[in-house]
Amino acid sequence: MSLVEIYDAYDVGTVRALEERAFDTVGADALMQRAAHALALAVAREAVSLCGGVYGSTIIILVGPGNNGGDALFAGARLARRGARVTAVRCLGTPHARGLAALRAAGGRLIDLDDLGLDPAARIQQRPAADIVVDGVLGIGGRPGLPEPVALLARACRDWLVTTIAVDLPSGVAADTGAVAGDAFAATRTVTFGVAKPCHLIEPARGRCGEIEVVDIGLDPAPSEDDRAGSGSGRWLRQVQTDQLAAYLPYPDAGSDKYARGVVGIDTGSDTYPGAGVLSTYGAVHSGAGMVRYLGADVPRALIRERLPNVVFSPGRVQAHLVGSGWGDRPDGAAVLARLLGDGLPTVVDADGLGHLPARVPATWLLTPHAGELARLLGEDRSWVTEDPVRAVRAGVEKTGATVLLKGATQLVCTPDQPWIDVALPGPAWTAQAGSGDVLAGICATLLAAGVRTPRAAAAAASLQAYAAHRNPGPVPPQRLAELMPAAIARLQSRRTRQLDEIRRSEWTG
Ligand SMILES: NC(=O)C1=CN([C@@H]2O[C@H](COP(=O)(O)OP(=O)(O)OC[C@H]3O[C@@H](n4cnc5c(N)ncnc54)[C@H](OP(=O)(O)O)[C@@H]3O)[C@@H](O)[C@H]2O)[C@@H](O)CC1
Ligand SMILES: Nc1ncnc2c1ncn2[C@@H]1O[C@H](COP(=O)(O)OP(=O)(O)O)[C@@H](O)[C@H]1O
Ligand SMILES: [K+]
Repeated sequence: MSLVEIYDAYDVGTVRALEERAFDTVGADALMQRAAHALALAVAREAVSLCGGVYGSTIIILVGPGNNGGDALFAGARLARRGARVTAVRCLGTPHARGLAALRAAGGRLIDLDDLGLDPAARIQQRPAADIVVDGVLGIGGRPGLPEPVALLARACRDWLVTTIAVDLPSGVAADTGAVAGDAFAATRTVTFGVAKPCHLIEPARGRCGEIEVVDIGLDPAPSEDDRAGSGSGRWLRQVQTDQLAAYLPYPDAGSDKYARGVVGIDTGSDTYPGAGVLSTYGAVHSGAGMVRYLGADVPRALIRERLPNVVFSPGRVQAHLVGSGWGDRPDGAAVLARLLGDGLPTVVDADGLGHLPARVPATWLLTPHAGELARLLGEDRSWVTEDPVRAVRAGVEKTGATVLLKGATQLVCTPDQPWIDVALPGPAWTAQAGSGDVLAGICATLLAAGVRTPRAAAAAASLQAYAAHRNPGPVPPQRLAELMPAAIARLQSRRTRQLDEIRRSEWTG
């Protein structure tokens, strides 16, 4: 059994299709035993680090009515055989019969949730008396939200920072959307089986998963088109990895000049909101544009002239446009966008520009809304976007024809005719500040001007900003973070050089 790097995630329907195929070849029991084995190993590792060993450790197994509880009970049996004191707690419905029999045969016992003595009226609950809690209440068959008093127990574990290992996913989160309605468990570690699910990549559920381990239990890790189609929603998410980011960025070579590296034309900011013009230009300049032409309003123009002497202010040829950030209420917005449409160049439309879009635009155009802006574009409430961001970003693409980068804690890139959705590297929450989006729009435009394909440019730009922010933690203002981008790019370039050296070496050695 090997660990696989978290990379692709599929919806529950697709996972069920994979499961069916594996049942036919390996059998349902074998799958559950493999899951239980991997889970027991993860709990044992935690017991070794917390208690010095499995023997004598106190483990509570929370069980619901389904196979998620079955996995947890069989894992509990394995741990009990190694000398752990294992108590299963019946949280919902009737526990998996064979799992419970195995646990009892190994010396474990079952109690009811009521026996834990949680008091709904108490402001502070007692600490659940365990070194480790295993959350096997609900898995991929779970509906989001937890009934009380399971929710009370989830809060108690969270408040007391009890080491919690989630089986497949933290109970209470929505597997397919990443939404967390009401209470959910907050795991220290999540052990998931075969492939990751959307909740492992999308906030706020992602933040409830802790460290994520995807263990190979014999499911096909690459679902076919039929597997995906059968699920109805066919969600396929691909998490950008740092190595990919390093490979996606454009690096100049000896043959490069400023034009070959790409000229960005920027019309952002306004006399009312000049900062957006300055920040998007900072983003473009510091992510490696060959040249930046700023073509926006007078006040931002004067500020940029003072701060960035390398920016030019005359119209001329460009390889990509950036418009919209900080426009405010711009009367000629629609005319500007209509003119750019005629140019046929890749174009980033951010913020206020999104209110002036032509009915259809090409997929080389990149829209960069946050949740509120996407909601407005779609005529929906903001909550419609946040409760299912994958559905929303797809709707944005369908409505406009463009590539859409939905910004926020999880940044999703969706483009027409590509079955998966890219998930950018996640950034630290410090990046959630006014101006981050402006800088990001500038980075997107630079990558487009360098000739990077639109969806890849969007995923790389968002990932690059997150990567730079991780390397410079704390409340770094967006303009300063832009200035730290060159060092981040240099690190990624070294990483890319090492990757290429390794590829060459492995080709050389056969
Ligand atoms: N995929 C694989 O290959 C493998 C999967 N495996 C494991 O199986 C797990 C999936 O098992 P599962 O299908 O039995 O579903 P699971 O989540 O345990 O429980 C569903 C039950 O809970 C109930 N219920 C739901 N929501 C509720 C709520 N909010 N409040 C109250 N009740 C609620 C629901 O009731 P119903 O919807 O029927 O009313 C139903 O009775 C998976 O996560 C993994 O751990 C492994 O063994 C190895 C191979
Ligand atoms: N929870 C979060 N964690 C990390 N980064 C975030 C989070 N929320 C927002 N961001 C960052 O903020 C950006 C969104 O900025 P946006 O709201 O468009 O700002 P502005 O329009 O003021 O520039 C995202 O692209 C992302 O970089
Ligand atoms: K669970």
